[in-house]
Amino acid sequence: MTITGTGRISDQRIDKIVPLTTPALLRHELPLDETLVSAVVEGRQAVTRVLDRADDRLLVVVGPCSVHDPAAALDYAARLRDIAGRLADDLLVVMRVYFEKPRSTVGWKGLINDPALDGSGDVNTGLRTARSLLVEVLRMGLHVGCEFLDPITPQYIADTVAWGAIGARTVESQVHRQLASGLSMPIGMKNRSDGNVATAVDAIRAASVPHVFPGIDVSGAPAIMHTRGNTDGHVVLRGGRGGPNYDAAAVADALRLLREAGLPERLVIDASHDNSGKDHRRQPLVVADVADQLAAGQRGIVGVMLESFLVAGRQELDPTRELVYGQSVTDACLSWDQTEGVLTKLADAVRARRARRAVGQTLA
Ligand SMILES: O=C[C@H](O)[C@H](O)COP(=O)(O)O
Ligand SMILES: C=C(OP(=O)(O)O)C(=O)O
Repeated sequence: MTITGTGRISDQRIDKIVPLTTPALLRHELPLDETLVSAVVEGRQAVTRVLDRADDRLLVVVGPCSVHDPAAALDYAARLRDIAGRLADDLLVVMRVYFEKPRSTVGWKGLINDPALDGSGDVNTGLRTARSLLVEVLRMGLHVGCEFLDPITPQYIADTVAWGAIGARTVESQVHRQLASGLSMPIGMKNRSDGNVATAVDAIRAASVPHVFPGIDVSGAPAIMHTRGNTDGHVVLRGGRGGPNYDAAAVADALRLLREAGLPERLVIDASHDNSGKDHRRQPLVVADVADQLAAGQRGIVGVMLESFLVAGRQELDPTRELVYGQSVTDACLSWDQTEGVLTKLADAVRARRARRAVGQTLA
């Protein structure tokens, strides 16, 4: 549609505008039944209880860096569901089902933006594929975690999500803090990509209060959103350009920043990204250090994030070659076997922390 008289001054750099399906239509096509609604509510409540330390388990957000092949993601989900069940006394597992990739410069922006992986940008198919996969993963009995990058997409998928993230590149953005203030699930705020943690603490404070801002409603119409504020914010330490921030000293620094801001002293450690230098082989080393901190009684660490898929490492998106099934096309991931080992180690550490606390309580 052209507004009369604006032909030479508007849309000078827009190539084409394609209609987008509405959130209401997509949610009508791919609804959550009552069982799934209850599962999402229970998932969010379970995450909140871990964050509040009313539950002494460890939240583990684990899964591929990005979903590019729904079949492989479901294959992964089936394995994760089994081990999540086996370790459920110690770990609250949430599957990373990430569809939106923030890029440092340019690169594939994720399955919602480009489901065909070829730059054709069929967002309608991307949203449908993403929601359909989310519903399947919920049906399998797993909780789901996503990063929210585009301020419009939550209306299409957020009803399925138990844990959300605001990423390192957007944690300073007012738009994303406002968005977080209205999201229905707990939100992890990553430290900034240069390593600054204070910005994530600021983000938690900003998102915890009500905001008013323009958005879209479920019918897709422009709407003024009046949010209530999200009090389930927490920091995610992911390292930064200067190096990692998962060790005991970095954890103590981050907890101090939270304390000084009058916020709950709790955080999640991302074993990937700049905590591993994006080398998947370093994630188990990060986990070993975190496990030692847990076993030593550190209660400020309430969760861990892992990037893991079926096959170790990563591959380039190369249209001339067939992709390796179950291997990341964004950041390098742990293999399935490595993931099992790492999850078992974390469960052991949680048991050690629990035992230590029980002894402390007995002595007291
Ligand atoms: O998690 C994935 C990546 O780290 C993030 O999308 C940034 O990737 P890039 O620096 O390769 O663009
Ligand atoms: C992009 C991600 O992380 P970060 O924002 O920490 O780079 C991610 O977890 O996929």
